[in-house]
Amino acid sequence: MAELVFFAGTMDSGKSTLALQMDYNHRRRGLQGLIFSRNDRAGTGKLSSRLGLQVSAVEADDTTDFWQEVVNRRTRGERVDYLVCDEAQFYGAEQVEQLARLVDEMNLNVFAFGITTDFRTRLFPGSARLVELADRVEQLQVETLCWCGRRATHNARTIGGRMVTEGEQVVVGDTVAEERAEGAVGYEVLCRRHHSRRMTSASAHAVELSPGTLQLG
Ligand SMILES: Nc1ncnc2c1ncn2[C@@H]1O[C@H](COP(=O)(O)OP(=O)(O)O)[C@@H](O)[C@H]1O
Ligand SMILES: Cc1cn([C@H]2C[C@H](O)[C@@H](COP(=O)(O)O)O2)c(=O)[nH]c1=O
Repeated sequence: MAELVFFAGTMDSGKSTLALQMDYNHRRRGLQGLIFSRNDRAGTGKLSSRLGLQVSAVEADDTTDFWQEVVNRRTRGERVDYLVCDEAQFYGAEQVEQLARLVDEMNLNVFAFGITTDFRTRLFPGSARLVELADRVEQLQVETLCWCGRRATHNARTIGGRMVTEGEQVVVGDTVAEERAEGAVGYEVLCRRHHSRRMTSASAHAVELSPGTLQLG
């Protein structure tokens, strides 16, 4: 029985790595899938993992109709046995409905990967619809950690290491500070407590360094 599965996790929790592994394992068994992504950090038409693997993907945008994509390919004689859909938080609600229809009417497995909430802790439209429609929502098993050692559950947007709470919902960026230009938007995963206190590793470090400051932990 085909399924729509939503693999959800914070940024940097291994979603793209798992997406590549799922594709690999299915291909090894002679199946042929289609890989979609949207706004991958590595560029248009890419699915990339921080572990260094990268493959070509079909770039989804607002005009993509997943149902039609599969119909067109099958009409041309292409085999499509499953879909891998990365950065699914950026998909529209209707597009997620198309994915569910592919599962139910064409018996395709659809594996979707994404972060559930944005830098303001609000659900992304694609993730909200996936939570509503998926047969299963799987939390990534690799736990990401807040600087305090607790499990990271939230994604903070940072500029110069400081958490920001204003801005567009979608700004492509990375959690790896070393590769970021000064002043560029970055991200850091935090536990809820430190997200609500707007306390990133940089601001915690600054508090630690200033003598006489009350520790907030
Ligand atoms: N140098 C490294 N050595 C070992 N594991 C790494 C390294 N760099 C990244 N990773 C692993 O890759 C994960 C991020 O994978 P990725 O698929 O890019 O995440 P996501 O798509 O969820 O943002 C990290 O949580 C970590 O487990
Ligand atoms: C929290 C948050 C993230 N994004 C962007 C930043 C990255 O480009 C992707 C997430 O990619 P990953 O593979 O899960 O690391 O989403 C955003 O646009 N808005 C946000 O609020």
